[in-house]
Amino acid sequence: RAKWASGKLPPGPIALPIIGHLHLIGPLIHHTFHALSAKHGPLMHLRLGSISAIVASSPDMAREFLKTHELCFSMRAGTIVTNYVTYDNISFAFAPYGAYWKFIKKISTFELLGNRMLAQFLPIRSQELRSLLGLLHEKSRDRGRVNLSQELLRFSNNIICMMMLGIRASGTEGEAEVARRLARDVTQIFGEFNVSDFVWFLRKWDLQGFKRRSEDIRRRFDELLERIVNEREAVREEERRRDGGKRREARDFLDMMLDVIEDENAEIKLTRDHVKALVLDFFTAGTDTSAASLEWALSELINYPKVLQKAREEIDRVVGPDRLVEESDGPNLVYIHAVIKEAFRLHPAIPMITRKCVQECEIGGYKIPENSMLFVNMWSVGRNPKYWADPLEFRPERFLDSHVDMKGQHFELLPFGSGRRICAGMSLALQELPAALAAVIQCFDFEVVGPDGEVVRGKEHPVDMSERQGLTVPKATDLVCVPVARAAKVLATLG
Ligand code: HEM
Repeated sequence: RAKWASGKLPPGPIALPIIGHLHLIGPLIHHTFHALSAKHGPLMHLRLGSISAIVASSPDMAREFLKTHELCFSMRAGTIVTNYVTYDNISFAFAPYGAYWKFIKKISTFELLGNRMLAQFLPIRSQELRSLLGLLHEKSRDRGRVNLSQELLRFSNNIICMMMLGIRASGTEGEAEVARRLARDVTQIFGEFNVSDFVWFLRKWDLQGFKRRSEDIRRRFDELLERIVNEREAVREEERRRDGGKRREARDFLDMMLDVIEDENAEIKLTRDHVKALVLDFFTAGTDTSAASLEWALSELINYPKVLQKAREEIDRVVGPDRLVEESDGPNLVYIHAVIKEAFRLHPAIPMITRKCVQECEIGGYKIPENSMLFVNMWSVGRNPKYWADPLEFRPERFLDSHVDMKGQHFELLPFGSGRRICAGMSLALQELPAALAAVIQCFDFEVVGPDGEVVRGKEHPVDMSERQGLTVPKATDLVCVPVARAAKVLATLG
């Protein structure tokens, strides 16, 4: 429970006895906080049951918490569900800031998600992109419909699955398919509000069924990973026997982690549970976020045909009519990068950066109590007219002459967070997303299919932009379209 600070807490609405402000929390928590901070200011205190919550909703406040007082907020705020699902907080994202987290950060920065591995996995990303475009091409031949939300999820999950475990979705019930469903279940449950986290005397009750759901997720995940790890160990053993005891070169994350488990001199002793927790982390952190970001960016482009046109003109100018856009074109696709930034401004896949205060401090003249939860509401910052002209307009031009990047130093745009706990997959995402978005719009136009199953015509913004709740926030309704092929020569190169 929060230790109440002696000084003045930041302002906030009047609290009710026991529940505090819990009654104000709606399903889309970042919307609730956005509305409340419009009344109470960019630094706000709420009492969620017995827990203190601090909500920061301005670039200045984001800087104060994530940079100036970074070490006080170097931990993530775990919950009953995250503790359980992440094998008692031994995943990367939920591990306390300390020796274990630093060890994993080092491996992931320099090995798993480092430049060498990203280059090594480039053929996989290209292959997955081509396979997505191939499917859209196939459908376009007889005006078939495609659930783009599902296909983008499959695309990003296949990339992560190949990088982590060397598997990809082949059939409907394949292991990667099971992993994909699990990834979404995890990000959804991690972002839901469990009253038992906040009202201490409800801790032992499972009023909303969170315990049951998290047990089900952990069991399904554990079964899947046990199977995969056992198979891999058998293959490694077999290869070692064949090669006279020589260790095979690591081909993916799982190989690297199994090497660390076997290494007697490793800095940190890892167990199988560590490996499972880390795989879970990368699955969940890397699948939904990338897919949702592509889904939002594409939806905005469909809703803003002039922007789409301009993006295509750039692709046609830079890449020409004969070949598919590639990741190496990235630096020359300035407008596409502005489109990605604009999409992140309005739709940060993780709308709030959540941390926990590990040491009481003073910010903006107010006491921030130890153990309070911190929510930096980047969704709110992105829609605030104080920082952005006409914030609800999708206008990538605003980034063309701007120095703002997404790497955690410009506090008005933090889609990947900031500081030591910044997203571990940022480089991967920044390489993969612009190329994938550009390739999809280079090759296809899209006719939107509405909820009633009819092609939507004559509507100014045909794609519904409402959000689904969760730690990552995808569209509430899937983006379903009829793809219409446009770059015949490029499509012919796909085979
Ligand atoms: C568009 C794609 C992505 C977005 C928008 C995104 C966003 C974020 C954000 C906002 C955070 C929290 C940062 C903070 O607290 O300051 C985070 C953390 C993290 N992300 Fe990503 N992410 C993306 C893709 C990925 C990918 C592809 C991976 C891995 C393959 C990944 C792995 C992680 C991990 C492990 C953490 C936790 C880091 C830590 O606690 O130290 N993310 N991400």
